[in-house]
Amino acid sequence: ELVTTTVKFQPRGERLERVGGGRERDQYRACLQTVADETGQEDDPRDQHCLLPHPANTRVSAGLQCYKSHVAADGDGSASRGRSSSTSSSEFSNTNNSDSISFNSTNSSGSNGSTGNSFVSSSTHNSESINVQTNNRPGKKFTFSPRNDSRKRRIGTGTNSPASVALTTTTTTACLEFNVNGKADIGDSATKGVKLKTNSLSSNSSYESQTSSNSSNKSFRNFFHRGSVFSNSIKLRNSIKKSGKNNNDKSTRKSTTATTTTINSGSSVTNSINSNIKENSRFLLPADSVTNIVVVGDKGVGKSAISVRFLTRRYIGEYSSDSEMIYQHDTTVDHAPACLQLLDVTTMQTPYQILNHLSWAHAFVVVLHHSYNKLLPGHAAFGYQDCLPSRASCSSTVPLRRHTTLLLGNKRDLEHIRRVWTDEGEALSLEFSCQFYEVSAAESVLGVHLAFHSLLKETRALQLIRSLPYRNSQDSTKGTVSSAVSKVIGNFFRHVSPESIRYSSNPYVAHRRKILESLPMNKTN
Ligand SMILES: Nc1nc2c(ncn2[C@@H]2O[C@H](COP(=O)(O)OP(=O)(O)OP(=O)(O)O)[C@@H](O)[C@H]2O)c(=O)[nH]1
Repeated sequence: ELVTTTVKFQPRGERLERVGGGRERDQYRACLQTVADETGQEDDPRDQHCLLPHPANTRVSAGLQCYKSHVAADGDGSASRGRSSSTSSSEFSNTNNSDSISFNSTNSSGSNGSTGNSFVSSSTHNSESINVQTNNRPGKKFTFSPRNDSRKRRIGTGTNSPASVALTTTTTTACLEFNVNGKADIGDSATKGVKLKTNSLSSNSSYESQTSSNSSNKSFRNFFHRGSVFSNSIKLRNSIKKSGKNNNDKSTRKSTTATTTTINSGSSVTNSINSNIKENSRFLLPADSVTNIVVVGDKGVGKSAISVRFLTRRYIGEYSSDSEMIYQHDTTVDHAPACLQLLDVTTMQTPYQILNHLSWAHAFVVVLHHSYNKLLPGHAAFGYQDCLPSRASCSSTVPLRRHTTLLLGNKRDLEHIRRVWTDEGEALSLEFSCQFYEVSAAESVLGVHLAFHSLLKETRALQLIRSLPYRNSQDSTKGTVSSAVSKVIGNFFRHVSPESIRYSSNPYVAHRRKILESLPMNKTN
């Protein structure tokens, strides 16, 4: 059986060389076929080649020495150079001076027909490293074309529909990992300081089996991220919906969490923020407190586009509708670090999921679409009414409300099909005491950023207030927002009577007493 997983790897634009022959001919045919596919050329079955380094390229590019060891799926293969390989595996590695690029390709089709091939690649270039893993079925192609320029790196597309793909790229200041099932579409990961990761559980066997069972009629579109100006680190988790199972299934969540890593980029900005924080720590939420935000809305209103725009500053047109995404994102709110988790839900939610979200979330972003005939009270239509605070619930006589809400009118750029006007949105937000913004995820990051940060400020203030000791009393005026706020303020600006200072044994008060007594006014007295 031929190895049909295909890789076209072109660091710094080198071309792949066709050399080889003999026993390896048949084994490497598929690789050449794919190259031929991509270049539009016919593969000549009589002229089978494997990939080996081209001496000239090695020097020029400082990066392409290609060792290939490969054994066909039938176990009748041999290693041509470099590393050993077991049956059903194929490996490419490129090393030159401090640069090294390596590919590992594993073909498991011999033993596991449903999974097909898997291809693993890793590349290290100076201080960078790139790892790629793909699992794709025979006959499909996968292209990986990194440019070894840390400022502009493009990772090509994999179009292996019933496949799973995992990419990992690491640089000294940047790190990204990418796992995608099905269509991988990765654009520029661009600037240094990129921190990104998405996981599609490709390492999770239960997930993989689920994928292979239903991926034939599904194409996942995933996305890639650029480092956010606003954040020091981004953690992303992508949990793909399991067919017939609850998305919030604990084990699914657990496995995604386990494969998630955080990438931090240390910077002077971070340090100065940190020192600020120390000084003002009593005004802040505990460092480990997370703000959970759920993004809800009707189908196609742009929930995913908005979420990704906020997290990555990028706009990507197409997303999978049937996957629920949880993103973890570190940002700063009022110069203090804030960790948030953003849940981009699918439109169809079971009551159980809705309840879960209501208990999990601190804030909701309700995305609306201006082209609707009627501006719905957002998630009310989907069972999220409880997170819409009515005016009454914000009065001072009821206990502190639990959620903050942001109404976000999206697709502002589609003015010509607008049917709901800004003042209607504002009226709705007044009715429900929410914030209201009109944005266009497609056109600009600014509006989205402002809206989210405004929500974050409000939410974290509420979280702070809620974290204060809460007095449970029959008196309905106690324990309200206003009493909690005045308590906070009172702590900072407490009036201290001269008597209490005079007779207090507190060292701090004693110090103040000394100062008071030393004042000329007191001396004359
Ligand atoms: N013109 C325009 N199109 C947008 C905007 N935001 C999103 N879209 C498009 O609207 C479509 C739906 O966007 P998604 O982000 O997938 O919407 P969603 O609410 O997550 O969709 P579901 O997951 O299916 O519920 C996509 O084709 C986007 O490109 C915007 O601001 N302007």
